[in-house]
Amino acid sequence: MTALADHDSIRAVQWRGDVLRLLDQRRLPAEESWLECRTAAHVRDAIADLVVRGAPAIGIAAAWGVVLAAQTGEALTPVLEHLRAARPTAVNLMWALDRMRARIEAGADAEALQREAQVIQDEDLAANHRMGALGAALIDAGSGVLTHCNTGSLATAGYGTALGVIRAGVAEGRIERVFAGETRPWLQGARLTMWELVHDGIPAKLIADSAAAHLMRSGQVQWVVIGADRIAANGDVANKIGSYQLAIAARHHGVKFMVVAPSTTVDMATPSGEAIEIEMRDPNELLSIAGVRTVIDGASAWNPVFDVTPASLIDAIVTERGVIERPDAERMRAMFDPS
Ligand SMILES: CSC[C@H]1O[C@H](OP(=O)(O)O)[C@H](O)[C@@H]1O
Repeated sequence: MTALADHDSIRAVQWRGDVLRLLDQRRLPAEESWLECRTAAHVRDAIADLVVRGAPAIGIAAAWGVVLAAQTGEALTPVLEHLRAARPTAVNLMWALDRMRARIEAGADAEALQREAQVIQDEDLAANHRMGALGAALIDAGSGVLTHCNTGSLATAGYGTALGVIRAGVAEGRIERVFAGETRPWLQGARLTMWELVHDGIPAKLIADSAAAHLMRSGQVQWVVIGADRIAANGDVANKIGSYQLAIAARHHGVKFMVVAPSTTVDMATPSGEAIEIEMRDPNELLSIAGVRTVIDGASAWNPVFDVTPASLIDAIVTERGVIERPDAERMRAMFDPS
């Protein structure tokens, strides 16, 4: 398979000097519509409501939210706290805001903060291309891969993390079969990853989340390749709900398990996955699809939207700094905290 389109043409987060344009991911693939944020509060709401989502993308959007506040002379400390509280699991949000806070405390004005936000965005794009090459190199020619949720241009500054590895692996002729899990309940895989893959001309098959173990047993996939929202100091990984059971099934079937994330997703201050806060979202996201209720009135639901995969079930963590095979606390420290 050869990719036909320009991978970098999808830009979900667009800075326009005094307004942040966000591709409204709640409406894809049916509608490509844009939300214009002119205040930090608009950006905070867009992150909380999943207009923009994906760990790196929400950090980048929050950084631009700080710029909007600085341009209008808002008090920045409450703005930082308001943006930080938008979603709890993806550490990229906190990392980006800490980086902006450091610049504010160093006396940066709106112009300097705008330059910082642009650097954060540009660094993420560069990291994605480097991770694409590093991750693809782990995949033998003729392989099939399964991915989960959306980790592409919609979730990052462009190109993607796990989906970047898939783009690179297809372009290099290493990956012959691509499967994407629908990713209930928000359907990031069905609605977003398939949209990106069709946009790029990369043939892929959507599967029901419940078909994943059967697919692995069929021998059509050699790798599961996913993103991350927070990687703890011992290599445990918080990612979209359903990742953990993919890792269990993959280990059972001898399928390798790769996590792809920029170093801005690594949180060496969090010792293990047990300490990662898992976002709980509105149960109604489970009780209806596309606004159509699918469950009898009076029913309730439990809707954690992330889970934790222990490092012991992960074969490789790929970041722009390099690959950690069979991650553990010592190997994480060697790469991220060598002091
Ligand atoms: C490169 S995106 C990382 C991560 O973010 C997604 O979560 P959400 O769609 O709720 O923001 C998913 O867990 C991806 O793997």
